[in-house]
Amino acid sequence: MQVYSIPMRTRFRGITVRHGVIWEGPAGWGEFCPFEDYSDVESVPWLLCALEAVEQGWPTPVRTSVPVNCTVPVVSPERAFELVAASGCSTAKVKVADPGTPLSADLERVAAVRDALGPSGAVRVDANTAWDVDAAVSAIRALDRAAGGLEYVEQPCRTIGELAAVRRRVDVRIAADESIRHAEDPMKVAVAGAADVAVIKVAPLGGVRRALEVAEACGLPCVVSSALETSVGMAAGLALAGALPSLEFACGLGTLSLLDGDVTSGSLRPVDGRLPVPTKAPVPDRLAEFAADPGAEDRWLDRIGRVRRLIG
Ligand SMILES: O=C(O)CCC(=O)c1ccccc1C(=O)O
Ligand SMILES: [Mg+2]
Repeated sequence: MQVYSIPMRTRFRGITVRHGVIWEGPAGWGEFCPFEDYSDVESVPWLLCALEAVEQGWPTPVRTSVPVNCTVPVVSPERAFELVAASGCSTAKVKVADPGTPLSADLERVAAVRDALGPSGAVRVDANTAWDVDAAVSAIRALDRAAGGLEYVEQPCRTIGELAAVRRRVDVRIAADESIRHAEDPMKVAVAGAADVAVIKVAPLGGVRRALEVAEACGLPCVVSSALETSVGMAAGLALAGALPSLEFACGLGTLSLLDGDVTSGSLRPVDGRLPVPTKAPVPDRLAEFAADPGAEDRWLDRIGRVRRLIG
C-alpha cells in the first residue's frame, strides 16, 4: 500500500493537493481517495470501490472508448479558452458560482469556452449547490445566453425540491450530482421529476456494480464523472462508463489534466476527446515520485481500518 500526494495545477473545489492510497490485490490495482473532510461513514462507498477493483475486477464493458468533457475550473476567460482549445474535447464543463466569483466573471468564462468550442460544441456548467431558486433561474438564463446555449446545468441548488422548482422555470436541462452522491440511500433518491440527467461517480457510489444499479434505479440518462482520482481510480470510472447500457453524454472523466502529475506513465488523458475503456487499472509505475510524507501512511492505515470496520 502506498500513499500519494499530487499538487493540483489549479485550485479546484478548494483543493490544492490531492491525497490518496493505492494498493494491489488479486484483480489489480485500486485507489482509495475520499476527500480529507469526509467522515468515515461517507468514505465507506469509496473503500468498497477500491476493494472491488483489487479483489473482484469489473463487469465486461459494452464499448471500447468513451467521449469526455474538458473541465474548466475558475480561471480567466483567456485561460479557459486555452484549456478548451488544447483539450481536443467538443464538450466542456465550466465551474460557476464559486464563492467570491461574480456572475459577470462566469458569463465571460462561458462565452470564452463557446468561442473555443465553436457552434457545434456543448457547454455544460456546474454550480455545486450554490444558488437558491430565484438566483438559479436568473443565473441560468444569463449563462445560457452567454454560452450560446447550455447542454445542462449541474446541481444549481442544494435540495431535490429546489432542483424541481428551477427545472419548471428554465428551458435548460438540470443534472443532479450532490443530490445523488450525498444521498443517504442513492438507490432511493427520487431525482426523476427534479432532473433530466444523473451524474454518477464510481467512488461515492461504492464501485462499478453499485453505480450501475443506481443508474438503473434513477431512470435518467447518466453522465459518468470523476472525483479527481489518479489514473488508477479513473480506470474504475471508465469501467463504469464502458458498462452502462446507454451513454448519451460525454463523461466528466477528463480531470487528469487538473493534477500536476500522475502515478502511472500511461496516464489516462483524453486523445481527440476520448478515453479508452480499460479492463483493469494501469500499473502505477511512478508512485515513488509522488510518495507522501512518512507520517501519512499511519494516518491512512488508521482511516482505512476505521472505514473497514463500518463495512463489517
Ligand atoms: O465532471 C467533471 O468534469 C469533473 C469532475 C468534477 O467536477 C468534480 C470532481 C471532484 C469533486 C466534485 C466534482 C463535481 O462534479 O462537482
Ligand atoms: Mg458536480
